[in-house]
Amino acid sequence: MVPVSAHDTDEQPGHTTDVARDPEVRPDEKPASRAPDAERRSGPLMMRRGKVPPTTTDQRLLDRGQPTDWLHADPWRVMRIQSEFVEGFGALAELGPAVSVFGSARTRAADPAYAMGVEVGRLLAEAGYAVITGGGPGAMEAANKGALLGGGTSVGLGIELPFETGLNEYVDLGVNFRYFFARKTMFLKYSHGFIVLPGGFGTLDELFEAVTLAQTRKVTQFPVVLMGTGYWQGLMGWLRDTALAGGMIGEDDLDRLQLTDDPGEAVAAVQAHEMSDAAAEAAGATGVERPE
Ligand SMILES: C/C(=C\CNc1ncnc2c1ncn2[C@@H]1O[C@H](COP(=O)(O)O)[C@@H](O)[C@H]1O)CO
Repeated sequence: MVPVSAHDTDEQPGHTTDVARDPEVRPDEKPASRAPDAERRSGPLMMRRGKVPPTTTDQRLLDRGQPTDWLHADPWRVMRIQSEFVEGFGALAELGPAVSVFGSARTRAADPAYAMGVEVGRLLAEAGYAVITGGGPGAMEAANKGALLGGGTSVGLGIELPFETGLNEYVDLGVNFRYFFARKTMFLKYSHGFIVLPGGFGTLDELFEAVTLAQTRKVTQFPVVLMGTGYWQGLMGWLRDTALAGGMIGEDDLDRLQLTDDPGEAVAAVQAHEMSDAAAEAAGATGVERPE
């Protein structure tokens, strides 16, 4: 008899036409042996006679002639997604206090927002924070450059895009992701605060992801500082006059966003928040976990 439980094995013992039904076994393969005394062990399984597959698991693993459609199937994608989390957690777990700086990939070096990004990166590094960016060009590059100038850890979480740009030259620790959602988890899990420079859809997406998780208390309350009053005032006005006035957000949601042009003030806001967190912890307040 063949045991019913088939955990941790890719053998398919439950079928009488098992050889043909095993997705790993090519239909043209003949059974290894149908001899009455044939027997195969595979992990916890024991197979005899017609249940013996024609090849071993190792042979199938090493066989170069197999079809490759599984490469594009969801179960395989799940493995790749899992590996992104494993690599990301492995690379960042011991980073120490870090702040994410978001901002446009299109900011040019001559733009005042670029200089602001460099200064913010530098001051964060000098204050002991690792600087995490998307690792791309523009504002991301500026913040990474500043982190390097300030003698801090300069991290880039890159993303595979159709128009490949690669990690900017100021990234010292880079992790490249295929999936936006895995990458976003890293920003949120390892950041003690967010500083947001002028940006487009990507920046807005990252900003509102952070704010939503704070609003729904999925993460510890962290500071979100918008840098560039001229750039953000329109959005802030709309949030206040339309979203808040319409009851779609609360006063405290709006208060979560701080606005400044001064890099020193932005970094001080992160530090002040850390200190109030530490004081609350000392007083025994229970925080909300960062995302697992
Ligand atoms: C557009 C160009 C390159 C894009 N390369 C990027 N590399 C890494 N991260 C990126 C890139 N583009 C967007 N991001 C992420 O979104 C935010 C910026 O998006 P925005 O729409 O430009 O505001 C940024 O924080 C990244 O995390 C070639 O110029």
